[in-house]
Amino acid sequence: MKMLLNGKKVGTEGREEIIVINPYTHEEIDSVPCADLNDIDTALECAREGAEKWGRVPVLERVRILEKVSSKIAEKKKDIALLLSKEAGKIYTQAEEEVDHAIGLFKEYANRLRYDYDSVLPSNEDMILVTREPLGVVACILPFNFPVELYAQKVAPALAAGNAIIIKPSVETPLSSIYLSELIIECGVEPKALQVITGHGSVVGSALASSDKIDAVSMTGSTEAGISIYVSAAKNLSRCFLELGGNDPLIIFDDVDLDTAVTEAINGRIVHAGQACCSSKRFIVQENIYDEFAGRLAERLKGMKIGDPLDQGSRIGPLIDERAAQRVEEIVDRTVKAGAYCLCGGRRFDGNFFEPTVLTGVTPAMDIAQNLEVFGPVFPLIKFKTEEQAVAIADNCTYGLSSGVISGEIQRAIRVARQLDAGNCTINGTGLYRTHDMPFGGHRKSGLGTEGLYATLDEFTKTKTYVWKGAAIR
Ligand SMILES: NC(=O)c1ccc[n+]([C@@H]2O[C@H](COP(=O)([O-])OP(=O)(O)OC[C@H]3O[C@@H](n4cnc5c(N)ncnc54)[C@H](O)[C@@H]3O)[C@@H](O)[C@H]2O)c1
Ligand SMILES: O=C[C@H](O)CS(=O)(=O)O
Repeated sequence: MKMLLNGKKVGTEGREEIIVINPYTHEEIDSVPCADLNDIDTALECAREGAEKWGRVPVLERVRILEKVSSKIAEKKKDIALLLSKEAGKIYTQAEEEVDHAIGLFKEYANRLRYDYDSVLPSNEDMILVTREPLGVVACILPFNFPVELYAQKVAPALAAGNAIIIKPSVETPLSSIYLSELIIECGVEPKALQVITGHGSVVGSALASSDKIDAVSMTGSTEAGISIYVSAAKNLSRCFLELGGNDPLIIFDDVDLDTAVTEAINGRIVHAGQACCSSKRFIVQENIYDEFAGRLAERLKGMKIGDPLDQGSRIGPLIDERAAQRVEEIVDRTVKAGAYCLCGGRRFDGNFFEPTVLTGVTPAMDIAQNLEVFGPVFPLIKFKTEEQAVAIADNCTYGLSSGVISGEIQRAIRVARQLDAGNCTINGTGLYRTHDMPFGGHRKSGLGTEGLYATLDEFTKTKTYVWKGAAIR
């Protein structure tokens, strides 16, 4: 596919080519060009023009176009889900759910915009009117794992707010971003206000983040890349919204229904083969049920079908590439060498598949129990005795994305939830829980700012206050 630059489709023509591989079949499905610095300059120049044009489109016309986008995505749902499943190796039903999020988000931001009123402040003499204006140009930098939903989480509010956007998808999953952007332009968005620039983060992402022609960067990805972006953006005081990594705890007390707890743990961990930001990644289990919980969890995981993402029976697909699976393998091996026991799984196969793995005997001192995010279907089980210990283990982490507490005693669950330093806490369930309107965003090194209907439209606009002297309506 070609990138979308300056209202045109631009192919490789002399540029380096990035091959997009289907993680399941290992076949080449397409390629995209690797943008060079001239391309980035062009994109930035015409984004300013795009911002002028799109920012002047009346609000109700933007609402109409966003509604049309939602319907168009719904019409193409199966095509988008198939493309996503192929480029990300994502289980097809999960890919469809992701497209549903995009359909919902465009519609809901259209609605939100329609009813997002300016305000008049109380004054005895004057009229003081507070309005919201677009920021200008927003760079949206996307990760590989949820490229459709996270595209919509950024692009829908950025367009609703009247901004021009430059999208930088990940090198692994750029196709769905291009496909969606073509659809959106067909629906009437000014082409210079919606460009997709493909290429590596270290070149394209970093050039966008450090440009003084950008007004804001909204990035989802690893904490390491997020910090680098934040440093670059700070030089121009560009706004920065960062949705970053996590090592989310799920605390399970001994007074729970074990089967329910096992189901929550599985559902919270294996989505997209364990490659979800807010999936539970540390399972902190009370000592009385520890062995029984581990045994039942391992039994359930052993029966799970791993394989073709397009096969209806598959629950777990491949990891994004071999390097990602090797990294999971190295971490599991290292944790076992450090004293943990591999109760099930532990094996990489066919290059980039990894078996669902339960590690028992994981101690709070191990890096997997603290700041090491594992992006794969791995369940490290850490034992605790008292409520205080559980909280201390959970909070001994530099991340703070999401969290979960499962307990039969609701007051205890609430008490624990209040102490966990994380952007979200699910009581009686896994932290992998996100609705469109809840503010989603991490504490500490898991990010800056919050995403969702509740917050993003405000984040992607700036206030302007008009004072009309002597015009108070009495
Ligand atoms: N908090 C959230 O909502 C959320 C959601 C999804 C993924 N994530 C996190 O993302 C990570 C996995 O995704 P990934 O491997 O694609 O992340 P990544 O950080 O490698 O890449 C994310 C994006 O940033 C770009 N990038 C990388 N280095 C950059 C730099 N120096 N300057 C500018 N851009 C740069 C990449 O090209 C890519 O487009 C995990 O840590 C996961 O937890 C967080
Ligand atoms: O990867 C992180 C998130 O779990 C994906 S999403 O924000 O829920 O789509």
